[in-house]
Amino acid sequence: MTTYLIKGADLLGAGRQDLLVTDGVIAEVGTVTAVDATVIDADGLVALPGLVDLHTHLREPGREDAETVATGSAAAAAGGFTAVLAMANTSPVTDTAEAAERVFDLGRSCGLVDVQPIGAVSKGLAGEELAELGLMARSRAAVRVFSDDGKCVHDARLMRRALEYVKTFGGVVSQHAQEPRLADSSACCHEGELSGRLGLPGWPGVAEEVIVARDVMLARHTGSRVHIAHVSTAGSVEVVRWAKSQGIAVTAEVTPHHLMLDTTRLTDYDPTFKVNPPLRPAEDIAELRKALADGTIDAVATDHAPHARHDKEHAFAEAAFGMLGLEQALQVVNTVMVQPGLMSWEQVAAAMSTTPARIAGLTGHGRPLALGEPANITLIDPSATVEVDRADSRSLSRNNPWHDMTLTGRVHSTLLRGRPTLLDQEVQQ
Ligand SMILES: NC(=O)N[C@@H](CC(=O)O)C(=O)O
Ligand SMILES: [Zn+2]
Ligand SMILES: [Zn+2]
Repeated sequence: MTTYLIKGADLLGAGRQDLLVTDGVIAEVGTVTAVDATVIDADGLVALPGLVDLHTHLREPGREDAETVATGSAAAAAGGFTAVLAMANTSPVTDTAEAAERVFDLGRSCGLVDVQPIGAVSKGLAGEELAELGLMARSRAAVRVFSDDGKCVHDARLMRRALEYVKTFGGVVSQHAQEPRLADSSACCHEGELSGRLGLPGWPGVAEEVIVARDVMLARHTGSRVHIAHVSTAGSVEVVRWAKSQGIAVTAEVTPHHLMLDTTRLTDYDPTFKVNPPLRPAEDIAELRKALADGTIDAVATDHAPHARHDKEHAFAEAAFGMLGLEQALQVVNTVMVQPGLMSWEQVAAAMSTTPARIAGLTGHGRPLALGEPANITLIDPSATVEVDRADSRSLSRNNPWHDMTLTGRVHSTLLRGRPTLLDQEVQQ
């Protein structure tokens, strides 16, 4: 295995340091000279522990026209990720041990990022019967995160049972919080003054908030862990803040798009901006940023949701929900949080690596960049400005909401257990 010498990276608290990487681990930190190693010049780059995404849609099996494990893994490596949690809403659904092992193995054979399957809460995401949670947990894939994402576990009784079950092996339920009775099936955006003006049916923020409120109470009752996927409203933040103050075991994630893009993007009826939960008003965005900065929101997760052209390029009301996220996530966080001084790089390391790894129980990720630790490393040039072009994406899909926008920061290299998966912006297949 090649030995790499990362020269002069900004190592957060420790200032400028060299990192010697050999046999998959960090073998030396400090001033390293005269070794037989391939040098990665990291002058001006910030070194972060490899990023971990709690919420990725890889679409394989079933929708390989939108994304495959291979293309999604390449997008992940390009975005600085060393591990992604793959959502269960594939076809077939990841609701058995065999299905989970298949996704796990596909990820390992690609080798660009550790793909950790998320198991469905209910069989077929139908919301009726619990899936084989225990078998998935005991499988080779060692599933710890369960979600019906795309759908809400709206039956309170099923949610209670799921929380009780995952508690027995230290798992967590990641909830797509959306009360179906408050979110009409024809709704396609945030319900508010703008949706009225645009003539688009919307659903209100409270559809999310009532489920967040219910689920933190179920977490308290069961003594189990609940994770709130893609939190998007100020009201949800309020509930999570209160629940944490009560010692309830709740964690929450926010997406890059909900941190940056507001409802005004919808004025051209561009279906690229159709997503679930919907883009929200600027006041919600301000609260989400504050909550991420003060730790009420624990993690940034992409909800990378690739869609093929024939599903996405329709009139707004008919287009599929979802947008890409893996390649721009760190740039967006840099642009809207770090550069304006709302967040330090230490906090970014926590929100995009350490904490998501802990939530998902991934012990080999989210480790400090220190002697003897696995060499999962992301190098970012924090001051480069980049004009995003959706044609450059490593994803198979082109529903990139940052197309034509200028973002600050460029992921330079990613190392997975000492092997570069991205080197000077080139994915290393
Ligand atoms: N976020 C989305 O708009 N879509 C996701 C499902 C989901 O995350 O709820 C998808 O699978 O396409
Ligand atoms: Zn969702
Ligand atoms: Zn999702």
